[in-house]
Amino acid sequence: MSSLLKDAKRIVVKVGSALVTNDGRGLDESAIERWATQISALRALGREVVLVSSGAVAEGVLRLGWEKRPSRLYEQQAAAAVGQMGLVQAYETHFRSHGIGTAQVLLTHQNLSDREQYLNARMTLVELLNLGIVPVINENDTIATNEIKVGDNDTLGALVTNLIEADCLVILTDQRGLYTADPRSNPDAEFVATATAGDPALESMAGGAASTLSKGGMITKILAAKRAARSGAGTIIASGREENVLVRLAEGEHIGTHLKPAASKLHARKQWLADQLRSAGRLVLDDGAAKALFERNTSLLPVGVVDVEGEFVRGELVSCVTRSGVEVARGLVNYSSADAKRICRCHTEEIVERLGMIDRPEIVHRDNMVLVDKN
Ligand SMILES: Nc1ncnc2c1ncn2[C@@H]1O[C@H](COP(=O)(O)OP(=O)(O)O)[C@@H](O)[C@H]1O
Ligand SMILES: N[C@@H](CCC(=O)OP(=O)(O)O)C(=O)O
Repeated sequence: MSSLLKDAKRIVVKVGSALVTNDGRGLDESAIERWATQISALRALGREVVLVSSGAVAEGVLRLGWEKRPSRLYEQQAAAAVGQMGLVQAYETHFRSHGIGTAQVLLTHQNLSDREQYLNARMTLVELLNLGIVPVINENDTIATNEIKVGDNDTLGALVTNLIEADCLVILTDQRGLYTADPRSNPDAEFVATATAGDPALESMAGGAASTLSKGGMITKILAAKRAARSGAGTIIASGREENVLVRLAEGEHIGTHLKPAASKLHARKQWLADQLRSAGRLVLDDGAAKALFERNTSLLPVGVVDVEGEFVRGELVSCVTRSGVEVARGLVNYSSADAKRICRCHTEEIVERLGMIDRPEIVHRDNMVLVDKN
């Protein structure tokens, strides 16, 4: 099988603490320089890349002159705050030498579970990618108490993959990939080159973290692949010590463990939509629009919408109903309720007149819509 990265346009790359630090003793500048060079090469190939990088605590521990990673949460948080400065400074410097700007994005679990913050984070990240910037993401360790923590950057990488609907998550670590058992304690363990993300057999192969520096181990990588597959993304777990690994993967070489999603991106998105119980508002359709959705599987245009109910922001889930209130479809809306109200019954060319701009001609795109079963 050729690499899952070969045709991936939008990519999330996660590098673990071991790969950006000198065995946990501060940042490895030359390693960061190599990541910046490889990711710049991916950008030159037309790929969009979001980087999830660990290393803040390790760098903070060094800068504070401490012997080892502290056990108290507030000390770890202080170390993360100090170390994050060095981490983003190093990325900014090395990407800048390739003419690429970076942006720091610090997230917590809470940001991603709150609908409005989730949508804002998504729009900001997509905008940064449009601007040619490489977002450098880490957990906001300084404010993340146990209750609101993602906890490890493998999971954070998967959440970001879902958030921006990336095509592929690449988790780079200190092992070649997944083995049938932890290779550090089982010399007979066999390498797994390809598998399906979410296969329960993988979970029993994977163990925890090897060092005090890292958080997750292999199990969080396997669970991250399962989560990434929910939005149709494949996951590659590979060694970050492999020469030019990202570029070779993008060129189609099969390096590391490739975990394929069971469903395509479009199918996964439609399944996710179908599973959502709560919609933020309703678009009332005329008969022609309702018929077009069902018979021709078209997108919904503003001209077919006669009324807008409820308050919603762009990107939220709305219900599409007939005049008599029967739900025919649900989908992610391209306009806020305020704008939707102003453009209902409008032909495409009138949208600019009403709003001063046109974002998308359709109010709900067919790829972001599921029809509700007529029975
Ligand atoms: N089945 C397995 N296959 C490969 N590595 C495993 C497995 N089970 C546990 N591990 C351990 O997971 C470690 C990688 O995870 P971790 O130390 O958290 O790295 P990172 O900092 O890159 O996230 C490996 O060094 C290895 O010892
Ligand atoms: N947010 C922490 C990283 C936590 C983490 O998941 O580490 P790792 O298992 O090495 O990816 C830091 O920057 O130190």
